[in-house]
Amino acid sequence: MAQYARGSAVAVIRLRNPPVNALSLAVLQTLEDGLKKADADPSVKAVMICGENGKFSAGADIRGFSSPKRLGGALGPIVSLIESSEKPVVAAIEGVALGGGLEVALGCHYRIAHVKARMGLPEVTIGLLPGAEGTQRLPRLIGVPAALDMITTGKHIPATEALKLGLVDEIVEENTIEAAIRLANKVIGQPLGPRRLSLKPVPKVPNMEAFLDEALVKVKRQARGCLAPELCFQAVRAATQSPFAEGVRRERELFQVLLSSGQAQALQYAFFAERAVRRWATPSGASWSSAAPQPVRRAAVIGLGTMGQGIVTSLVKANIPLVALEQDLENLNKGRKAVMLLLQREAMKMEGGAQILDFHNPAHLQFTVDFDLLRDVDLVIEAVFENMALKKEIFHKLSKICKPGALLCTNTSALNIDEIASATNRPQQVIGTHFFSPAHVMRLLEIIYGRHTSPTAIATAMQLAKALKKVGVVVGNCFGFVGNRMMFPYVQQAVFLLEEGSRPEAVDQVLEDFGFKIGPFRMSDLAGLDVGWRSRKDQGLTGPSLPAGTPARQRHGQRYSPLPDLLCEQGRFGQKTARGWYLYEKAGGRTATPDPWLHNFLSQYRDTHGIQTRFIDQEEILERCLFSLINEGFAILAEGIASGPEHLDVIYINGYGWPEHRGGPMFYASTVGLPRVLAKLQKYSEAHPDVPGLRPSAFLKKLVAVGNPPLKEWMSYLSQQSSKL
Ligand SMILES: CCCCCCCCCCCCC[C@H](O)CC(=O)SCCNC(=O)CCNC(=O)[C@H](O)C(C)(C)COP(=O)(O)OP(=O)(O)OC[C@H]1O[C@@H](n2cnc3c(N)ncnc32)[C@H](O)[C@@H]1OP(=O)(O)O
Ligand SMILES: NC(=O)c1ccc[n+]([C@@H]2O[C@H](COP(=O)([O-])OP(=O)(O)OC[C@H]3O[C@@H](n4cnc5c(N)ncnc54)[C@H](O)[C@@H]3O)[C@@H](O)[C@H]2O)c1
Repeated sequence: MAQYARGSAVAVIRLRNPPVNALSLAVLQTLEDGLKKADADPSVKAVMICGENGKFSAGADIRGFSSPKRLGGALGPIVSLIESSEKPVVAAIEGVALGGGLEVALGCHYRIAHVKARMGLPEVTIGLLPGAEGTQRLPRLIGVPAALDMITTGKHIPATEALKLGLVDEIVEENTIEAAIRLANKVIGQPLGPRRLSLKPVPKVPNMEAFLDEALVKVKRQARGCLAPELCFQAVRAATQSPFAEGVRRERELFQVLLSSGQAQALQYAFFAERAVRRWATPSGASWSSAAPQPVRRAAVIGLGTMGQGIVTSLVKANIPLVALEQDLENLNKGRKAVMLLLQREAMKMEGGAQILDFHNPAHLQFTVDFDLLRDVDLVIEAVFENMALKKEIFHKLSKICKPGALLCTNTSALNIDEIASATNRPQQVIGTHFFSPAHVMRLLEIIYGRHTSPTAIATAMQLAKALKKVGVVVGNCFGFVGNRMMFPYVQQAVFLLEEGSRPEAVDQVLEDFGFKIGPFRMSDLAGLDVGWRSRKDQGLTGPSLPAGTPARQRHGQRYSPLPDLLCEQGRFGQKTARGWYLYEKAGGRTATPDPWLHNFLSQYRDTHGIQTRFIDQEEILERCLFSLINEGFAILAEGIASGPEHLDVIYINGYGWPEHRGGPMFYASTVGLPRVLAKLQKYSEAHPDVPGLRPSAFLKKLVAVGNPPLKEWMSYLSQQSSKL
């Protein structure tokens, strides 16, 4: 609701819809009523619009887009109504003014903001464009380049930047509402024409067409198949080409296209999924609502390799004092140098930089090889080599040294949390915190509870994720947890496709066209082929422990491809050795070129193993890779490893480069239709009976049998007993 109050010459309209004052139909109705009342009341000389509880408004109520006609009809005309008022209207912006919230403020004649407020038009991030005339007013106010940047990226800008851009007239450090009322009183009687943005011309840019052409190329490159950025661009371009009313018509048309595109639905699903996973629960009944986190005043990171360096950087950025520990001085110095470099780069990106991060102060960041310095930390994150014996040795040591309440976290990618916990005297305080590389950049934190992990430990890890500005997703303990477990069949299919006739560049192209940031082979070259090789050797799948006489392409009666092992045996570890699935310009190079050596190697391999080369089309590549990954997702749900499909989707979007506009793998499956996913898996499974990853999961079959219910109902078809946890 909005609330109307009139105590003086300035009427106050307060947008009120906790927690973020989203503009629902009810809010819009009272806003409209308030404006009309103020207009009709001769004692009212000016109007001030503000929000409730220190927030202006987060924009249109996203849940209302399921009834677009009613919402769509309402907001644009109300913004026009504000602008056309004969009495000055001032927006008092506190907290956030986003999307439709900022569009309301743009309709006002004056905008005053608190110094800590943030503003933006983030519609593009939920698959839309600003649909309440924002694409036409913003360029008129701050110019085309700045408006285009804000609208096509959806970024939030701080009030200080908004002031520099001319988006707000004033910023204040004290009471914004009082300042806005003062401003409203001051401007009573002043001409409003120059304050009406719809009447202003769009400021000229030298060679506008060339500027726009170049901007479009950039927008398209960054969009990777997502429609909204390009349509946002088109709406802004309309502002440069047509009068205001015409531009508004174009904006509405484009908004309608996006609303019915399916991508908007996927992105809005992803928005709410990310928030839903914060309300974690485990099959044993522990949950976010009853568990309280412990404070983390001081932390420690063990191992300063690839992951440890990023984790330390993340903790420093979150202002958590910490100790960083290595096994010896040589590795410590190497790690320290790398961490300092990362922190310097991060500081350069931040306003206030190095002073804010304060990483030169040993009270904030201390490097050591001495485990004794870990006595008083509240939380330890272990990031040493992926080796069970080493991890157990470290955890045993930690349980002897660390204070009783300290939480012991492991960054293992796949190992058994319970086995690691068994080396300690406090298994209830052992938990997996699986960061993704680069750890200071990637948003995902997979949080893995073991058999004995306490609800407090889970709550503390979730709180840590929040402090690090990451998305924490709580999952159960199994080999590879959720993300990597679903990744195994996907990568396996990609390699099988090479055996059967495809090439790395063909497979990568199909998956990158689908929207993945990077295809499986380029990803494998980036991560290093040796990582998986070591793990397969540890599992006895290759290397000296492989029993003599094991068939080259079979393990435990299932199909196995030795191709990645053979590449490693040739010293082809990917980017680090300048050779892997592709060729690179130098060791550590980033430019992947298809490698004739590899093509030749693949043909010889097929000849050796009597594999008939066949042409594999894009559809088969996509379906075998994606549907096997999705199939594993259904198995994970059935086992109770994750509490819902949203968890899997949030993991894939934030940790594995899954295109957000496709909503995550499980949402994607729901859009393809489960009967189709099942039919395809059945077809591929019949063709490859020795590949368990293609055998449809029982849960998928059940969902199809009960009539392909909507995603939000899937979990209701699982019986309690099916959970293996
Ligand atoms: C026939 C005619 C048709 C023609 C059509 C033509 C024209 C149509 C015109 C339509 C009008 C368009 C208007 C406008 O341009 C469109 C919009 O405004 S879309 C919304 C844009 N805003 C956003 O995307 C902001 C989203 N929110 C956030 O980024 C964050 O929530 C936040 C505001 C920065 C706050 O962050 P936090 O403090 O971390 O808090 P949470 O994120 O956890 O949020 C708390 C709680 O609030 C819920 N929520 C947040 N924003 C919204 C919202 N806009 N609508 C609904 N709900 C929202 C969030 O989900 C949390 O709740 P929970 O999920 O946990 O229950
Ligand atoms: N690299 C990735 O992409 C990635 C992603 C997620 C998780 N992980 C996991 O993170 C962990 C670390 O991986 P990484 O890639 O950073 O490895 P890495 O080889 O780059 O670094 C490991 C570091 O641990 C140090 N170390 C070894 N023994 C130690 C000891 N006893 N005490 C202190 N330090 C010791 C080593 O000196 C080395 O610097 C592994 O469990 C891995 O599976 C890796």
